[in-house]
Amino acid sequence: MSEASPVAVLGAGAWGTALAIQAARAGGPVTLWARDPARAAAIEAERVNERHLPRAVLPAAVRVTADAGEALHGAAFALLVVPAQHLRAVLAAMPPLPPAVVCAKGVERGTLLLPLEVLRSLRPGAPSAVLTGPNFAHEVAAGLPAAAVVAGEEAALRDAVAARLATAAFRLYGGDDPVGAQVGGAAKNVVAIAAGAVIGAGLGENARAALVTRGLAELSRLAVALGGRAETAAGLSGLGDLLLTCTGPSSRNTSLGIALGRGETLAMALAGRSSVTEGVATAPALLARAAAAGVEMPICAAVAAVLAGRCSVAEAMDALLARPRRDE
Ligand SMILES: NC(=O)c1ccc[n+]([C@@H]2O[C@H](COP(=O)([O-])OP(=O)(O)OC[C@H]3O[C@@H](n4cnc5c(N)ncnc54)[C@H](O)[C@@H]3O)[C@@H](O)[C@H]2O)c1
Ligand SMILES: O=P(O)(O)OC[C@H](O)CO
Repeated sequence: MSEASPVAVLGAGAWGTALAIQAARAGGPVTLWARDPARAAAIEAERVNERHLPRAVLPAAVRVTADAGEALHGAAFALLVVPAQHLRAVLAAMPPLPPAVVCAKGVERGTLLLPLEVLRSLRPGAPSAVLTGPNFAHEVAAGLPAAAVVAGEEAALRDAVAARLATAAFRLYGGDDPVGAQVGGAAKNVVAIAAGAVIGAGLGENARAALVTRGLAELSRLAVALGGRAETAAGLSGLGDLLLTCTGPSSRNTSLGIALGRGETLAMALAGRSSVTEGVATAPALLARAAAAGVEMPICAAVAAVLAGRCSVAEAMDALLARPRRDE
């Protein structure tokens, strides 16, 4: 795989569009697959994804298509940038894939699988990796400095992906713990809802710092229970993404939490959103996966309870504070 190899990006949301721009900036042709033919044609003609990433212009090296076969033709690898709850359906309708890199952050409802596990359940034995970390799409698209991790068992694949996508401003680290990296990416979306909720409810920044720190402890425990490593949780995919996602309303998960904290119902908070807020579907799925692994995740449980309308943010916080005292 050379640095100028063609790359296919499947999914033309904000992150898929930003990654297509980044892959073109790094050099070489890119095809961006959008599932809606009309939208694909509009992005291709206007060179802007008005719906999901309105301020970023697509370089000439990016071709947009709704034809998956055309998008994948000759690609050295594919970036799968479809939301976690839609990954299975999109993959099921895809022709054979080249090596694939999953970029979604979540846990699938029902099966309780992480995104790479979904891919492997449909395409057993396919070379695969994950790309994750603290990355807001609009900043990566703008070429602002950022770092992420490409994690997978196959060193050759993760090195090739990192070499093909990296630029001076986009620093890619390799990692051999895709489980730990995915647990971080999925759980940070849930913890971000908690972080936003306490801010929205006026419970203060001390409360947010406590939740984010103890949220890191929760995701670290789950990563280890699922076969990952605790130090992965302290890296870009865990602590790094918590720092980015939990600190302000630029995050969709945090902004949803803020709305819930202000007293909105989930339906009110989601109304009018055209972008995905992964923590909503992931919270109960993550909790069920943790329970099956014998791991307690009280903060994620509190988020799931608030999302389900079983308690208010203040009540959830009171319940967390009333838990038996323990050592850190
Ligand atoms: N936006 C970011 O800054 C960012 C950064 C890193 C990772 N991610 C992750 O990338 C993934 C994609 O998020 P995004 O921000 O690009 O999405 P988005 O909110 O910008 O767009 C929604 C996407 O979902 C797709 N979609 C909606 N309904 C669908 C369906 N029924 N079947 C198939 N696809 C459907 C849309 O086509 C679109 O691509 C998520 O897992 C997210 O957590 C996002
Ligand atoms: O806007 P969010 O909360 O979906 O977060 C986007 C990215 O995952 C941040 O790394």
